[in-house]
Amino acid sequence: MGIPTIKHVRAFTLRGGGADYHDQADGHWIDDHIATPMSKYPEYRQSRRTFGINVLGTLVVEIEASDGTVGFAVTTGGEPAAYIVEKHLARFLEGARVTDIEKIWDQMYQSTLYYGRKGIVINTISGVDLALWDLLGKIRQEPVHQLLGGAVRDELQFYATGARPDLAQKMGFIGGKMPLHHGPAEGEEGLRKNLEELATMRERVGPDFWLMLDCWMSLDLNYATKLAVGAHEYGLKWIEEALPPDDYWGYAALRNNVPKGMLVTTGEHEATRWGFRMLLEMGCCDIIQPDVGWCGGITELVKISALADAHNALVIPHGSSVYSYHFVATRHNSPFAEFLMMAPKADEVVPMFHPQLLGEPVPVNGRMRLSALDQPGFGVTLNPDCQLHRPYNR
Ligand SMILES: C[C@H](O)[C@H](O)CC(=O)C(=O)O
Ligand SMILES: [Mg+2]
Repeated sequence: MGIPTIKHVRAFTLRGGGADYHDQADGHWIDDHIATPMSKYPEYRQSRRTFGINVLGTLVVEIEASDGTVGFAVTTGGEPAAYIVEKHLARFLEGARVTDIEKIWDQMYQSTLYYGRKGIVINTISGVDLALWDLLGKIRQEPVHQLLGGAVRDELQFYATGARPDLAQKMGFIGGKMPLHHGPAEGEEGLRKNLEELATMRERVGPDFWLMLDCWMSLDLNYATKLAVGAHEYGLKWIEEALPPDDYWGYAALRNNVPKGMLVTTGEHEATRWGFRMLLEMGCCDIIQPDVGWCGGITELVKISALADAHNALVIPHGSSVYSYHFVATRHNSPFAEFLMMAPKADEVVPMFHPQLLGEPVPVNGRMRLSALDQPGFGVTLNPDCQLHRPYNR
């Protein structure tokens, strides 16, 4: 029997959490006065949704093969991404063999260079790429981690991101990453409050539990340096995404400025091997954090990861649920993974892309057995209760 070909590509949008994990209702820790590049405007300081952090929503890409098998993936991108899939990228898939993943990636990337390279276009390419891997896994009846060359460990270990590292510790995670709440516009008082929050959390979790701060691109070099120096006495393990993603020079300087032993991490808003090459060659960070749904998908992440390995940098993907789990299982330089606490009070473990996927595994005692990832493809299905909308039906 020949290799199946791709018959049809469809793009849908979906609201309410899931792959656009900032698309949450009122009262969620993820939208509670978190420092951002927009915090200098007081009217956009309290809620990230006020400046439009959830404006895109989720993109669902579905790819149907000639043998009737359907692969799919979700990422952030919503309606503009659906337009790009249906009006532009679908032409490179329909009629191609399901194994043509490398060629399709190249055609998607090269053909969008004149308006793409990063941001929503790469999110979209990532979504298509992940759906292709899901399809291939389903056709071959193998989980994606096996298609990638096989797992290097039987169990994944997780740190938790959320407002309550103290609760994450009780749930068995190896560390807790908190959002930074006050940016430079809130002055010395804000800096003091940031350090007090860290000190309180250190008090609660004891000396050995990892504590990290996620600054979501909100700081400048001077503030980030002061924060890192002040946080050292509370054993801050890493300072994350302190500066805007384009400030490679600032990151290189920050890495020199932080106290010895403290790590600098970034990359969740970086994309492709070329973006990560800048971070790695300029010595910007110790850990890169590509988001599998935003950096170019699995096809590109394999290349990014090899580059990082040669620079002695760890690859700890940002969020991205099953797409990250299947990848992390296969890499020596990804010794642990992130789990984003999506419960509104960060007080229980719920699937990261809840409610959009069914069969989405979660860590138990901060760990996940490889056997939780043994279903074909990425091992998840779309929740039929979620309302799909196809804005650019062909
Ligand atoms: C908590 C952060 O502001 C953001 O919402 C998530 C993130 O950057 C991360 O998980 O890393
Ligand atoms: Mg982050």
